[in-house]
Amino acid sequence: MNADPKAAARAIDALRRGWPIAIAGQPLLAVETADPLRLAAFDPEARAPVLISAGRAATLKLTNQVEAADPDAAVLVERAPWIDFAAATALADPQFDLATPLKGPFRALPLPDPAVAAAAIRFARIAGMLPAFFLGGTGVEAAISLADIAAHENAEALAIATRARLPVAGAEDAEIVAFRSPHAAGEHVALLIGQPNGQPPLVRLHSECLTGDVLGSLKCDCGPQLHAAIHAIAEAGWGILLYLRQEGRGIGLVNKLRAYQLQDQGFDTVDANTRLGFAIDARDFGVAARMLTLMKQDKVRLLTNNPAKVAGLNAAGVKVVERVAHSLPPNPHNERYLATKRDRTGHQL
Ligand SMILES: Nc1nc2c(ncn2[C@@H]2O[C@H](COP(=O)(O)OP(=O)(O)OP(=O)(O)O)[C@@H](O)[C@H]2O)c(=O)[nH]1
Ligand SMILES: [Zn+2]
Repeated sequence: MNADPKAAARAIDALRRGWPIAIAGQPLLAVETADPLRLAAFDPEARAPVLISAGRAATLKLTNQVEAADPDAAVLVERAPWIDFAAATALADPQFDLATPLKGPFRALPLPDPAVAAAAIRFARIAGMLPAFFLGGTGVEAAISLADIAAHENAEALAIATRARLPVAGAEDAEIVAFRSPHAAGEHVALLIGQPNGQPPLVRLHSECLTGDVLGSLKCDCGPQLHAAIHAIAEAGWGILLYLRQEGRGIGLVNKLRAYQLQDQGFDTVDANTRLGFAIDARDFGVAARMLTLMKQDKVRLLTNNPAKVAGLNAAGVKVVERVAHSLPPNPHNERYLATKRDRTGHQL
């Protein structure tokens, strides 16, 4: 693929700093990091429409003309004279939806290029930002192509960077293997526990959860699942824990914490993601399949309750020969989260 590895890094940096970028030649200013002065410099005539995700647009009851099935589909909102910077922020950020509901009227415009719009929505998620942009303006600081974004998302670019022995609590006979891609910053790791015995390894795909893994959050089951997985693999004698840098089911830490704030307002984990404009689960388990393939494992026993992980590995060529349930006792803070996993995302709990 003809991609420039520097382009994504520069564009993510620019987005975070509130500088305009161009995707395939279309200028975009992220709403989250803009301010009235930056917006005026980008779009002096105050005409730039606002690009938001279809999920967010549906939440705002703004349009139903896009395929709800595509989480990266986008909707372009005409810049009516009353849509100033504050109103655009309210379009982008669901934080105040309940306190100050948006009234409109809104009008959706045809997308100049749906592929670029969808790439912008995906790229906001990659940058860990709200998926909302002003579209069309001047002062672009970083340019990125559709091929650069695809390269950033391409698991095939991952390679083993290094490995070392790493005794851990619960598994002294363990080795850590780190993976890197020239296109993406996140470094995934695998913890190989025990010694290969000719059987498919017992494997756990663990998605990063800073709050659960490090701080001991009781809102989810990640911390206990992580430690129970290490113990289960050690007990089985041979297996691999993959620690995937897919915080918040792929939306990043800050967006996950935004989802938590919406959960404090009463929304469940599924609706919180949708209100923010993200897919319910934005993870790509092709990353895990690539890591297993690099470690020469094409058949696994998978510790999970999530059928999407089984399907994701099978689709990427790693055969799941057995699913091993991985449920831990609930606590009063995560009961609703676990019930939502069971009732709305098909977890087999
Ligand atoms: N967006 C979002 N992510 C969350 C929330 N709670 C936990 N997470 C993330 O969900 C991921 C945890 O998922 P996993 O335990 O790997 O997988 P799972 O889909 O629950 O499936 P299992 O294999 O059955 O545990 C981590 O990346 C967490 O940060 C939430 O409310 N919102
Ligand atoms: Zn968690």
